[in-house]
Amino acid sequence: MMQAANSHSAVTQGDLELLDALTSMSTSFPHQPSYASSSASSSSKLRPLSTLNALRRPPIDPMVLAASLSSGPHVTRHHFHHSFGSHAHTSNSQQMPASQRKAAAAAASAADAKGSTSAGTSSRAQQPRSRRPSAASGSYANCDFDDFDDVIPSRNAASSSAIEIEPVPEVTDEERAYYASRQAPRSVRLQQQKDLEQKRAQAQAGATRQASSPDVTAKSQTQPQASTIRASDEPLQPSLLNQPGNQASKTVLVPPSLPADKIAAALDERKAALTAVSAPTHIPLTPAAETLSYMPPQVGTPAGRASISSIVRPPPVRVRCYARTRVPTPHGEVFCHLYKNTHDTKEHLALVIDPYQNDEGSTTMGPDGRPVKESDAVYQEQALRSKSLDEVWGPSETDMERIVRGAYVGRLGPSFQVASRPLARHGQAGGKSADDEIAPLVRIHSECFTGETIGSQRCDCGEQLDEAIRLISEAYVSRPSAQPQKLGRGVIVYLRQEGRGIGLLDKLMAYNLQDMGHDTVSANILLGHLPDARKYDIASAILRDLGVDECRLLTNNPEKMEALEAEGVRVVERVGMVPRVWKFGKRLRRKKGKKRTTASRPVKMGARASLLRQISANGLEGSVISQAGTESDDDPTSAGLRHQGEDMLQPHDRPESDDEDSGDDSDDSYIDHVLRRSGTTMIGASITKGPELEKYLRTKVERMGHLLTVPTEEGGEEGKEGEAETPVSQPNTDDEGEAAAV
Ligand SMILES: Nc1nc2c(ncn2[C@@H]2O[C@H](COP(=O)(O)OP(=O)(O)OP(=O)(O)O)[C@@H](O)[C@H]2O)c(=O)[nH]1
Repeated sequence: MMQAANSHSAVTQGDLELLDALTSMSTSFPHQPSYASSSASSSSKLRPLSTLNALRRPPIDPMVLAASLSSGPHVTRHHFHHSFGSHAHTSNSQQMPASQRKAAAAAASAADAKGSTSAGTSSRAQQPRSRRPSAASGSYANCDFDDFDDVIPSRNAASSSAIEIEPVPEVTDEERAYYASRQAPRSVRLQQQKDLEQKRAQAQAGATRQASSPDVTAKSQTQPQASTIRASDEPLQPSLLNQPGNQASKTVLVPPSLPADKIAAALDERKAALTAVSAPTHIPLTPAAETLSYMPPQVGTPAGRASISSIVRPPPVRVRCYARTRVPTPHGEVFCHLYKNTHDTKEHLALVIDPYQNDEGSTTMGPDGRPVKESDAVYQEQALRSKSLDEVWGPSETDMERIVRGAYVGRLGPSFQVASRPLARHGQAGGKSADDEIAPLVRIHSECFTGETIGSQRCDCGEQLDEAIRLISEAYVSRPSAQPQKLGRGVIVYLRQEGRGIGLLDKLMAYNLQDMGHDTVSANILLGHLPDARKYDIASAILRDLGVDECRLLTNNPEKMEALEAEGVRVVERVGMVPRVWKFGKRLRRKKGKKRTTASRPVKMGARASLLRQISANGLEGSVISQAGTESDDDPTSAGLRHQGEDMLQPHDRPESDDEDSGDDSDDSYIDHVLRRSGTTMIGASITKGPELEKYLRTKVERMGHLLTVPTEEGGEEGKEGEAETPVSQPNTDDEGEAAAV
């Protein structure tokens, strides 16, 4: 404390403010009045005040501050941007102030001299001990280095003479952890700032002088365009320009009065800075700089609208679709759109299922040399196309560049490559949809590495993604007033917010807590998170970019509906997302006996070969579970089996006769794998089930307010979901053919 007191001067106003902020966390922070007050007024109806306060983050992490203060007197409140590291990480001695360099050099030579005279003493005494090795490394670790030595001369003297120090294992400077600061001492920063301001003032004065001289006036008249070029010292607004990959396009306006040579210098400076931008972030097809500043206003969050998903409200999010491509899936064709945005650096996706974009007429040319499709009224009104993708990104962008990033019409082929034009309705604010148009079916899906890749049964995410693509792709019976039959049409917004927004690392830790007895909600809380930390503002912006102002939302989660509504996307109907195991559980149990006789009996070679033949004989149509229509499709097991088998077997793997495959046990285990029902969460697969999944699903209903009915022991789950929820309609209408859903 003494040292700390000595290294700091008197208590400043900043100290008092800091103390105030740290001790008044339950109320709003003084420098966040607008966020705090607006969010409190708009969201208090939706969340209790305690939740709002919990969501509010302190501007300075008290833990970081405490760690910095406890680390020693040389770390002041101005210098908490320090971190531990090895010498290898900092070697720029230019960063060290001269006084420190001198002190470090003196310390080193003193240590050398001492080492040469005290041979035979302890190994530690022989070792040139740099008390703070970072000083020698050239980092800013010891900003108060000189003061520090002044403060503790007696301790230095004592350690060098009388006190016997226990020998400790030798640790080299390279191995030793030390403080490395990425921040210059305050005095240096203030000086730099002062220098910069002086430079600016001088430049301005020079510019005014030159501007008044007649020859410069003439020069500037011959170069009017120079005034709209760019400079480097103006602060950038948060925009797509700040996203990785876009840095190369950063542009800032130059004051019109700046002479041409200064502009050239600014451009050179900018160019040099850009070459330093790391290569992996560069995207060759990045939009031209001039057009990046553009972003259609309706893509962003409606100004002034309160969002329940963001308590401390950042500037409205803006999104841009960077690429679109066709992906064939077991459920049909999907257009995968990649989006970037102004709020995070993640690449969020939109999977668009849209029959109007990919049908028979997609490659027919009209007399005007444009695809017939383009003049189709239904296409113009209903095609789910990205406005930001279809825009021309700059005067120099070629049609081929546009086509490669996905801005094409119809189905791309070797001889059919037509760049798209923005839809007429894209130019209108809130385009009018046809009267009988049914709002597209939309699913907001959050990334789940474990569920989607390794078939985790801790959750139903893999199955949900599959089910969502299936439901959206299916033809469905529409409202009575509308056309009787429609093709599946909708969007899955795939958000990269793993583990309900807490990230994969914390989700994995949450799983460990769950193994110790917690459920998914309490595990999140123990790790310092909300039960659900997700946001839906980016999803809404993506939907709006695709022209989806209203939708039927596939979810059981009331928060998702509220969030979309708050962000300006109207939810006209909720469509339940029922876990397959709850939806088809009864039927599954009925079939269980049959299944057991097949699965538990050792598979005989002959049976196996016939099974494989059966698998190989089925065509693609039959393999797609959602489109299955035969009697055996009532049983999700056989549907899944057939599909999986087809996926995994290569023609050359298929046995010609029963005799050929005798004696190969590994093949039997493969068939056992094919026959297994649960855990098959890959796209186009079957039901996910298991005790941990059951616990997870029940937690969502019982503790997170998801709108589902938990099935009873008697198996009364079927039909109940529809009764419990209004309005709910499954686009594939369960009554007509539940079996087709698995
Ligand atoms: N934190 C945490 N996240 C989980 C856990 N299990 C799954 N998740 C994540 O939860 C997300 C899915 O959220 P859910 O609450 O299951 O479903 P939902 O999307 O909110 O609701 P629906 O729209 O009705 O499906 C995915 O991002 C998963 O990675 C868990 O135990 N802890």
